[in-house]
Amino acid sequence: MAPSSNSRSAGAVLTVEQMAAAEHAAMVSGVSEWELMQRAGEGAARWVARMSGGRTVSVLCGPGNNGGDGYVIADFLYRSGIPVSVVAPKPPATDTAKKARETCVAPISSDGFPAAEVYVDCLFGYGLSRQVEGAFATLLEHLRDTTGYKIAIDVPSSIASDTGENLGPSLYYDLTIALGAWKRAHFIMPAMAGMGVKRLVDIGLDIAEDAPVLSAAPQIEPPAPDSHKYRRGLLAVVAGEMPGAPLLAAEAAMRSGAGYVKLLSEHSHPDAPAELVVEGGDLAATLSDERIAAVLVGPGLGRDAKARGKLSAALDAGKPILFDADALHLLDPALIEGGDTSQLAVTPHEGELAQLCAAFSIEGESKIERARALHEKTGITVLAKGPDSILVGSKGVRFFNRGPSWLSAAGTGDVLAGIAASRIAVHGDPQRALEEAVWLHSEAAHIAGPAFTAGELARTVNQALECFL
Ligand SMILES: NC(=O)C1=CN([C@@H]2O[C@H](COP(=O)(O)OP(=O)(O)OC[C@H]3O[C@@H](n4cnc5c(N)ncnc54)[C@H](OP(=O)(O)O)[C@@H]3O)[C@@H](O)[C@H]2O)[C@@H](O)CC1
Ligand SMILES: Nc1ncnc2c1ncn2[C@@H]1O[C@H](COP(=O)(O)OP(=O)(O)O)[C@@H](O)[C@H]1O
Ligand SMILES: [K+]
Repeated sequence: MAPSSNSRSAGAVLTVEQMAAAEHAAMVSGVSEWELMQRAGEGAARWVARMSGGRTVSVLCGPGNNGGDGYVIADFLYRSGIPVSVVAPKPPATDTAKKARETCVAPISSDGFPAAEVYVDCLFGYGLSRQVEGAFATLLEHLRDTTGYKIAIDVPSSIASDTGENLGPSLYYDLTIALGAWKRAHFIMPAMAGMGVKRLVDIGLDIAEDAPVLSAAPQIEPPAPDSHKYRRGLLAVVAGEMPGAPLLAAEAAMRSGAGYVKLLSEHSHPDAPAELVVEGGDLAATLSDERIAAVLVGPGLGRDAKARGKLSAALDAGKPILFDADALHLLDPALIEGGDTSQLAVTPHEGELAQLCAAFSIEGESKIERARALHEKTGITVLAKGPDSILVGSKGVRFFNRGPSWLSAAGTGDVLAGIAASRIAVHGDPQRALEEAVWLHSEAAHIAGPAFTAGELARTVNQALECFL
């Protein structure tokens, strides 16, 4: 019953089509659908047993294989001596689910909503194809209104797996147990916000290595014993019209690993910390310093002709560049033409992504499609940030767990940009840097506690670094 040892499903985030293909491949290789359902159901049942701790359990079963999993779970719990019953408004429609129901020894009813302390939702999984109505909707409304502990099996039953769209009563779960691989909905807003703690049950699927994956915590190297400030990375932050944003970014960058951070500005910055070198003069000449390992341009830049000139100067320097904020409103195909875009990265929020897509004539139905198309068309590494950040670069697509919602404060994007640019200055790999930045930003927010300011967040990043050393 144990999954095969060559399972490569850990971390993959799949569409329904990819999931069905992986299951089909397993069956072609000789593992029956029944066997897969046993692995999925038993794996999930072990979690349910652990979480229920002897409390009464009710399993809601739908007509497809998600319902089939439900019968396997109920059977396992019943045989383990846990008080469990099943509600199934409709009989199973697939052969495998029928077999699961036939072998289930737990009591089954077709109507009502039994009082229980723990509820396991197996009405629909990734096969949900339309609005949930009738008896199924009524069950989900009851579930929404109970105070019991709620567990979703594979995906919550009113959530469309690929889009995260809500196709029925919207409710919050305490635990969501994904089967075989993560689905996109697990990491897309608003769906991911209602799933509670998420766990993955391995059922031994062999999944293509280039599939999108859930980002794993980075391992950050301390400076080498023979490091000096330049070898650790010199980051140039290009300032513009508004002084606050680049200062915030620089504050974060100084605490993210770069050995030296300079603010390139024609203004004086009396509020700048003593450790931050502020340098005026001709930007193109300053950026020609070969010791500069990376450039950050965009926070507080402005969007006028002068700002565009600075963007141009940064690009002409031929160094790795992170573009954020105002720079994302200025970037266009003409600016990057002929350059090495593999060293360029962007960190747009939804609005900035829309702006970039317009500038580069890109269409896409969802955030992931738009981010992927932007990367494919330009070669630029893209972090489409937000509560559900998605990173697309030459190493593929990365999804992330949600960071603290306290990050929804003005200036936190400048902090993220500072962290990411600092990491680029350290090792020169934009995708790795952006992935590290999302983790550091999120961890810094945990450390900063509630209602922090962007400045406080920036000054917490070095403590966050400690978690990844
Ligand atoms: N395949 C495998 O190897 C494994 C799969 N596994 C499990 O199977 C799940 C996927 O199973 P699935 O494809 O059978 O789909 P599922 O989510 O149960 O629902 C489809 C059923 O519901 C129906 N239906 C849809 N929408 C509806 C609506 N709004 N209102 C009413 N009915 C609606 C639809 O009927 P139809 O559209 O034909 O009318 C069909 O009968 C997956 O999430 C995982 O839990 C694991 O056991 C591991 C092995
Ligand atoms: N609700 C939220 N939950 C988690 N992270 C969030 C949330 N809202 C915003 N963030 C994060 O906070 C940052 C906000 O950046 P941005 O929108 O550029 O703000 P600003 O322009 O004010 O700096 C991004 O890194 C984003 O991922
Ligand atoms: K479900």
